[in-house]
Parts: sequence; C-alpha cells; structure tokens
Amino acid sequence: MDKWEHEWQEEQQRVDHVVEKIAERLDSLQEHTRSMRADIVEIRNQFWEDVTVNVEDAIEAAETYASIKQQAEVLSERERSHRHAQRQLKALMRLKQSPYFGRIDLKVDGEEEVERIYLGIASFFDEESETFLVYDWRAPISSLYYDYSPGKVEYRTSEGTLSGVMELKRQYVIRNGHIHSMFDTGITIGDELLREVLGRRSDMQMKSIVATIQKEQNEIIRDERSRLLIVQGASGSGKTSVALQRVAYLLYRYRETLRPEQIVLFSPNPLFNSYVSTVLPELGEENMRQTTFQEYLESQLNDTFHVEDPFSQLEYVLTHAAESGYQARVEGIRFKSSLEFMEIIHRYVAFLGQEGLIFKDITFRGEVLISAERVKEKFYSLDDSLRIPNRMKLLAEWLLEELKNMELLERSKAWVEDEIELLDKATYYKVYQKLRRQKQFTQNTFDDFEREQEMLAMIVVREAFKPLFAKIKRLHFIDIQAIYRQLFVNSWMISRFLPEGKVPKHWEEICRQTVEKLDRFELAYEDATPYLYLRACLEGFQINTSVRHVFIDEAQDYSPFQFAFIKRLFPFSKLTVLGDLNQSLFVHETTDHGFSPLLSLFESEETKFFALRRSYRSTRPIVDFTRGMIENGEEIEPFQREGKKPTVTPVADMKELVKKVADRIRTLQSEGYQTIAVICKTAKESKEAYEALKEEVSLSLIDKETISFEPGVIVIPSYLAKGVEFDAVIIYNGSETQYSRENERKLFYTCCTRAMHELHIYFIGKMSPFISLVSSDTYVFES
Ligand SMILES: Nc1ncnc2c1ncn2[C@@H]1O[C@H](COP(=O)(O)OP(=O)(O)OP(=O)(O)O)[C@@H](O)[C@H]1O
Repeated sequence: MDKWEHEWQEEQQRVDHVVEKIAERLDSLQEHTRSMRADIVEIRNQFWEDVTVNVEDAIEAAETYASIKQQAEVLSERERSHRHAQRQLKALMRLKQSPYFGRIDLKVDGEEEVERIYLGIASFFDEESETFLVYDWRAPISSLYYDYSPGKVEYRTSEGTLSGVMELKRQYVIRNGHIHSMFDTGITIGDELLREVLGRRSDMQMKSIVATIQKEQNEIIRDERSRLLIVQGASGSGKTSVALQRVAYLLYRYRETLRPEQIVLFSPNPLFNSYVSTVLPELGEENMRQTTFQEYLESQLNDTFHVEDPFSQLEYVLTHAAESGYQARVEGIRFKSSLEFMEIIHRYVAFLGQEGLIFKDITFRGEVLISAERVKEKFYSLDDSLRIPNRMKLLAEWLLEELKNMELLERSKAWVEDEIELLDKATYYKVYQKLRRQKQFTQNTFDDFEREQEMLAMIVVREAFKPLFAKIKRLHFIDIQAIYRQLFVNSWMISRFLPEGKVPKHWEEICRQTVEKLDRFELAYEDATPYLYLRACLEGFQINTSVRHVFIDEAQDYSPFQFAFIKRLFPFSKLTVLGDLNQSLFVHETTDHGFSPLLSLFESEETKFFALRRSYRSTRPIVDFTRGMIENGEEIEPFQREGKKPTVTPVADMKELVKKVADRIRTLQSEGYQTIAVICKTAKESKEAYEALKEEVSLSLIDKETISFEPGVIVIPSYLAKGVEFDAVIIYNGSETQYSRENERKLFYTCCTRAMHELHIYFIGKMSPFISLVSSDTYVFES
C-alpha cells in the first residue's frame, strides 16, 4: 500500500469515528426532541381544557385569561426550543452524511504540537475528548483555510495576532460517510475540486460554495466594518453566492443578537427568490427576508395606483422605439431616476413649506365638513420654522379636535335618528346596562328615554366618524397625487427648482405623459420612487429600525434615486450592494454614473469597494467569447475549465430557425443536459418562440408571473434570466434587428453569460454587431 492509500485509509477511519459520534449525538437529541414534542402536545391539550372553562363570571374569566396567557407563553417557549432542536437535528443529519470538506494542519509559533483543524458546515464538539471534531467554516480559525496556501500564516484571535505555519491543506468530497475524493492543495483553494464542482450539471437551485470559497470572496463574506460594501463583479464571479454565504456568516458571527428577519435581500424578481432560497437552509440557517423593490412599491402604492413593474418599462423601451413619444419617455426615465431629480424634489418641498400645498376637503355623508381651503390656511398659519411633517402632525391634531366638535353637532341630525332605529337589540341592551351602572336612570320614563337616545346617538355618530378619524391620523387629507402632479401640470414649474436651470430635453412631452398617466391612476415605474419620496418628505419617513443588513443584488439595475431612498428607509442598516455594470438592463444605466452615486451615501471611511474579476460559471471558451462583447472585457479572467466553443448559426427564415433550434435542443438533451434555456429578447418574442417550438419539443414558457423553475427546457425573456444559470443556453435570435443599439449590448452579454457549459446562437439576415465584434477564433460559425 503506498503512502497516499495509507493516508486515505486513515482519513476514512477518522470519518467513520466522527460519523459514529454524530450518530450518538443524533440519537440523544432525537430522544430529547421526542420528549419535548410530547410536552408540547400535553400543554396544548391542557390549554383547550382551560379555554372551555365558564367565562360568564368576570373574576373567573380574568383568572382563566391569566392562566391561558401564561400557558401560551410556556407553549411558545417550548415550541421555540423544539424548532431550535429540529434545526440542530437537521444540521447533524447533514453533517453525518458529509462531516467536513477541508483540513488544515497548523503549527503555531512557539508550540510543539501540530493542530489538525477540520472544517464543515457546522461545528461538532466532542464532550468526551473535549475537542472540536469539526469546526464551523465561519469560525475565526477557519478563515485560514480560505486565505492561505500552505506556508507561513497569521490570524487574529481574541488574544491578539498569532502566527505559525500551515503544514497541510487538504480537501475532501465526502458523501454518505465515504470519502469520494481527496486532494492536497497548493496556491488556490482546490482548483481541482473547484473544477469538479463547476463541471457538474445545474439543477435549477443555487448551491452553497463553502467548500471552495476563494480568497477574494472570503474577504467580502467576512467584512464586518464597512457600512457600505460595494461589489463590482464580472458575470459569474460569485456575487450572489458571496451575498448568501455572507448572510450565513453574519448569522453565525452575531448569533446572539442577529435574527434572520433582520436581514433583507432585494432580488431582481420573484423567480430569482426561489432560485436562491435553498442555499441558507442547506447551510443549516433560516432564510433572510427576500423581497423585490417592486414588491415594496406595490405595498406602499397599490391602494392608490396601478404601479407599472420594471419589466413592463423595459419591454416598452425595447419594443416601442418607433412610436411617437418614445424619446421623451426614455429621457423622462433617465431624468426621474437621477439624484438631480431628487434635488428638485427637495427644492419643491422647500417651496411647499411656504406655499402650494394641496389638501383634500374633509367630507362626511357628501357634505364638506372642513374645506381644503381652511385646512391649507391652518397649515400655513403654523410656525414655518418647523419641518413639514411636524406641521402636518400639528395640523392633524387640530383637525381631530375640529372633528370632535363636529361629531357633537352631528348627533342631532335627522339621519342619526333613522340609524338608531336600525340598531340591533344587543346595542340597545348594552346602552341600557351602561346607564344603569352609571345610575343615570331617574325613574322618570321620559328623561330616561332621552338619555338613552343621547347615548345611542353618540354611538351611531362615533361609529360613522371612525373612518374619518382614522384617515386624518394617517394624514390622508394631504393630496399627494395632486401635489406630485402639480410639478408636471405647468411645464414651466420645474424651472423654479432646477439646480442648474437646464430643463431636460422633451420636457413638455414628459409632463404631458406623466399627467395623463396620473389621471388614469397609473404610476410609471420611473415615477414610483420619486412619488414615494415626495410623500415621505411631506408625511415623514416610515423607517424600518429593526433591519440591520440590507443586501441589494443585481444592483446595476437600481437607479441612484432608488439607492438613496433605500438608505433612508433602513437608517440603522449596513448595506451590501452587488452588481455588474456590464449587465445593466435599464435605461437609466446608459449614463455614465456607474456605482459612483452610491459613494455619496456614506462617509468614505465607512465604504469599501471590492472587484471580483474571475468568472466561475462558464467554461473558458464561453468566457473568451463573451468578454469580447464588452468594454474592458479583457479584465475578466476565465476559470480554466474546458468545454466546447460557442456556435453561431445563420438561418434563412423563421421556419428554419425553429427547426434548427429544436434539433439543437434534442442534441443537448441526448448529451444529458438537464436545464436548457432558449433565451429571447422580450416577453413578446418568448411567446412567439414558445408557440413555434412547442410543436417540436416539450418545453415551458417563463413569464414575469412564474414563481419557480423546473428542470427541463424553458423559453425565457432576457431580463428574467438575470442572475440565473443554465447548463446550455440557446440565443433564439441573435440578429442585428434584435441586438444592435447600445442599450442592447449589455442585454445580449447578460443572456450569453447565463451558459455554464454550452452556448449556441442563431440569427436571420445579419448577425448582431456584438458578435461580429468578437474575434472569430472564439466561436464556431456553423453555416
Ligand atoms: N468559490 C466558488 N466555488 C464554487 N462555485 C462558485 C464559486 N464562486 C462562484 N461559483 C459558482 O459560479 C456560478 C456563478 O455564481 P453567481 O451566480 O453567484 O455569480 P454572479 O456574480 O452573481 O453572476 P451574475 O452576475 O452573472 O448573475 C454559480 O454556479 C456558483 O455556484
């Protein structure tokens, strides 16, 4: 037996030993959770018995209530522990299958012994030997594994910086308790293991990368200082992966204080949410809160407007270029997304502090109780050194007082008498009891009747006024819609607020389009954030104080305005922003600001910028091809994973296109690929492609309503394929007519970079100039 075989055997023996220990722990934990479950069932049963106690008698009811409350607390505490134990169980079960993936041998300077540190997805401490049989990958010492190759190392502990020598770095693939493969690694973390991992077939769910995190990624994952962390990373460089492992890291590092719901991830679409949702559970953590910016907008605006989503905006930009008004809309999108427009809103708000606010009449049963004019007069009579939201609060208090007086007067109106007659018996009885308790009955039947009527009138009017009071408390008397509209009704209005006095191009047309939409209760995507911002400046920000970390993935698709807004929403939160400027989809990104507006959000010493240049997703030939399409593409480093060159195929017409694409799908399937995406430019093109192809092969169509992927063949519009990857990608129609304008370059690049193993492009007529740009040795032209 050679040395390596011998080591392998020893390693397997250790795995067996650890697995056995884990199995023992599992047994006792299972026993413990079983008894905990029995407890919970018992408390629950008891609970219902208590609830059926007679609650007629007030004292007894109060006692019952107290006891139920106490029991409920015990129950929820037990349930929490049970959930915790369940999670531990799951983690242990995973650990039992694959207890660790790495080992480092460390000799600390000044010590004799070499310590062997094994890394896995969770720690496992053996009480008998009082040693960690496995260290959590997030433990401080584990960082050595990611940051160093064998040789001299340094690391920080609570006692200071220690130095030493890493004598060995080893990687394992362990499945079902058996070592599948084992490598000793050199400079980078297991190129071999990484190659193996990356060469696997995709199965529509993102995977954790803890075994092969690269040094440059580890730095981002473990950064704890920055308030704003910006990651510009090439396509496939692991931005999303880094974001998710960072969430897991933070949950571990701050496990005493940080809960998963205090972390929010903004993702590009709901489909992406489901794509990444398995990573944290795989690591034994609960998922953070996942949302999309659109979801937030809708939650705030849906009761007033139909809010356009970003994909409809993009679909318009991509497909309506020939229409009149198109240039104005595009210019409007750019302008309304800028920080300049935010500044205009600030100036507008300052102006509104002095004049120009618009209020609603306060009406009741079709009559004006307090006219908008009176409300306005009152507002401007308030101390104008106060901020507008504070004045609004005072105004609301005043309105509530006024309304209370009016409520009194209302009681004698005729409608109240009619309503009293419609009251049910129970209400009458309640009033009777109440008067009796207050000993207000006089025995004089006539007076008593009067008193009863008064009280009933009070009840009726109070009930009717309730919604009015609620609206005032929510400041619904401010006519935000009209105030926003006012900025666009007179096209000269804007010139008062322009910082440099330059009115945007097509301004009149932009105004006309905006007002027209607002009057139809529609809000264009580009208007939604400024509208909410204006509202917040007038009503006060509804900030979220509990969230501690906000992650924004695909950040290149957010406007500077949106970034600034998100920061205001989460004032106590750190921001991790990840994106790739080469994949910008939205129109506002065609300007040159990049991520620079972000830098103005925090002080420079609180901000850190990282660049990820290595691309892991696609094979080297695919990266060589795609990086030729973009500026500075040579800076992207492909990971050395071999594969076939992309193909570019001309076809004569739609009929031939469908036939060739269907043939390709069949070939790819026969090669064993699980996930094959036919990527189209728009939803419209996707639908057409799907209708044509479905006669030939079995496939499904993805649209913006789709919430999860299934493996197989899909047809998908470009913008929904963002952030996701497929074994093989077919670009349905890569001709000049589809992709030639500058804002289509990045779209095309994004589509092509979704491919892990194979990329095939078809075109009719002329090929897209973004292909002709690329060196012809990087692809195969299949005529
Ligand atoms: N260190 C790593 N070890 C193993 N796989 C990795 C590593 N880093 C990235 N990957 C893999 O590379 C692929 C791309 O990663 P990810 O989607 O996170 O990149 P991205 O930068 O967000 O890409 P894009 O911007 O194109 O959407 C994924 O399959 C991911 O698992």
